[in-house]
Amino acid sequence: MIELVDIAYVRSGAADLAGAVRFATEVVGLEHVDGPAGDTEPGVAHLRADGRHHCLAFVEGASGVIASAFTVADPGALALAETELETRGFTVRRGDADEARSRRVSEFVAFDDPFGNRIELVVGQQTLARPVRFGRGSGITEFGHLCLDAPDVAEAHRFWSTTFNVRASDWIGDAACLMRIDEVHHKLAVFQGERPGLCHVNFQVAELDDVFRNWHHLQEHDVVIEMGPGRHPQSGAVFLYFLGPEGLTYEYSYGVRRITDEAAWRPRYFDPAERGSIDMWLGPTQKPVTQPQLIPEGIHP
Ligand SMILES: O=C/C=C/C(C(=O)O)=C(/O)C(=O)O
Ligand SMILES: [Fe+2]
Repeated sequence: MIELVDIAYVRSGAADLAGAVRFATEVVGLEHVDGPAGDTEPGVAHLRADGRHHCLAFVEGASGVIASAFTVADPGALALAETELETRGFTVRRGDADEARSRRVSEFVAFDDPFGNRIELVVGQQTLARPVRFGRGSGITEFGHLCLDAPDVAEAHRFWSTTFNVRASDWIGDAACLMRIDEVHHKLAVFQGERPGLCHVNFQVAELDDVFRNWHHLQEHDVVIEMGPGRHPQSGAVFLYFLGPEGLTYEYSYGVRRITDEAAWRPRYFDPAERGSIDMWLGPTQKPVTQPQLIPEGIHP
């Protein structure tokens, strides 16, 4: 069993790097770490939401998710994870020094999950001591979760829960499984989708008011609101999904549940056909929850 400590980052291709960065900073509110004074790396932009050096990296090239990353405790744990994955039949690749530098980690390994989602396990993710210089006052407090797509959610849960210390917190029929690696209700979710891909990235905000202020801000800037504001019955969080450039869906949310009594929690099963199973406020949910940012053909060697 491989112990994940936290989510680390999402790395994504951007055909229009400057446009993706502009949206992430001016609309979403993230910090562009490699500003004029930063140690810039041509063709790569790092976006920050919390203590992590970055939680989103855009790499100039074809649009679409490149990898989703999780931290493990230390180099020993990474070596064990590498062996464990190989024993289970996965092809695991060690990142080289330049790749690790670009990710601001000391070491990492990469493999594809059974559906083709590229996953990276990292150690030594760089922390920045200085406060985040948010691009806008959107109230972001942290990178909250990442959500993948897979054609078979039950099978995806089986993979994640038997390979890693990942537990199901709640199910939405066979449409989604929300999973935790610590007290937070979910830091990883898998939604049913025809192809592997990234469903969305989530940023927690400090106050309920931030969700609504951001909603107005997004509307004023003609951003496509995919769903919300609404309230998920699973985590109890008030949410707002919106579409950024390069097909990347972002989510702001406030008030995610923490599961503090691990032994007492039993996953619940919601029926996706029940009105209110996605949004307790019964807002329109015609827009599919999943508009995955697909993995471009041939991106993985
Ligand atoms: O469709 C249900 C989504 C649930 C949640 C939640 O309970 O917070 C999400 O964040 C999500 O996966 O988007
Ligand atoms: Fe979410």
